[in-house]
Amino acid sequence: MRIALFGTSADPPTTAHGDILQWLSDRYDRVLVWAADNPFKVQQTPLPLRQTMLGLLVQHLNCPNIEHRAELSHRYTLHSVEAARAQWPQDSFTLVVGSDVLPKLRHWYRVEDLLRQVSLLVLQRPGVVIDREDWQALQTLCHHLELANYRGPQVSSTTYRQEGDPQQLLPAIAQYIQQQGLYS
Ligand SMILES: Nc1ncnc2c1ncn2[C@@H]1O[C@H](COP(=O)(O)OP(=O)(O)OP(=O)(O)O)[C@@H](O)[C@H]1O
Ligand SMILES: O=C(O)c1ccc[n+]([C@@H]2O[C@H](COP(=O)([O-])O)[C@@H](O)[C@H]2O)c1
Repeated sequence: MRIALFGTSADPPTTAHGDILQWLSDRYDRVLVWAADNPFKVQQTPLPLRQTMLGLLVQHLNCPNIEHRAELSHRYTLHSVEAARAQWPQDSFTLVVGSDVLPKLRHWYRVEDLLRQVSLLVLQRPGVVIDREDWQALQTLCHHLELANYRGPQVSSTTYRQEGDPQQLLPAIAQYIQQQGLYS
């Protein structure tokens, strides 16, 4: 079984996260998604609220092979991957990241150990040019590295936090944000 792993800050989850999950669900047997703290980011919304929002997104997508797996949440992706491998030891795993993550990826916790255990799939992000040196450095670390034939929409959690455009979110998530008084 081919399993895609997608960790996100989900602060908040946007229509881009939904688009990515749907795209992955057409190409992998299972797509496991979780919300986690990002050790490079400060002042994130409390994790339980982000997990609730991600749950709303996954529920809305209603795809049997997209699973919200909160038990995989960890600030270090190595631990998320090891937890997934322990649960499904027979399966092969692809870690999915957007191209904006590449400059920092080689500074992730025990990145060599991480990239030994997964294939890495990179999604192109509008406005992000992949640096040749970042790519070459990753090639030496990854046993399988692939640039996806996919370009995400021009949507980001940061833009939502700064501009508050509800069009970038699922209505149920916009409503939850309003109820909880988040990002105001
Ligand atoms: N529009 C997009 N296109 C391609 N990849 C994306 C897009 N949005 C998010 N991703 C990728 O999905 C993963 C989770 O993204 P994340 O939750 O940080 O969203 P974000 O919009 O980048 O948030 P922020 O703006 O707060 O950094 C990351 O690997 C990121 O690169
Ligand atoms: O393992 C690390 O060192 C590491 C460093 C930065 C980010 N991550 C993870 O990467 C995922 C995506 O983070 P983000 O903020 O880009 O959505 C999320 O699961 C984070 O926990 C993990």
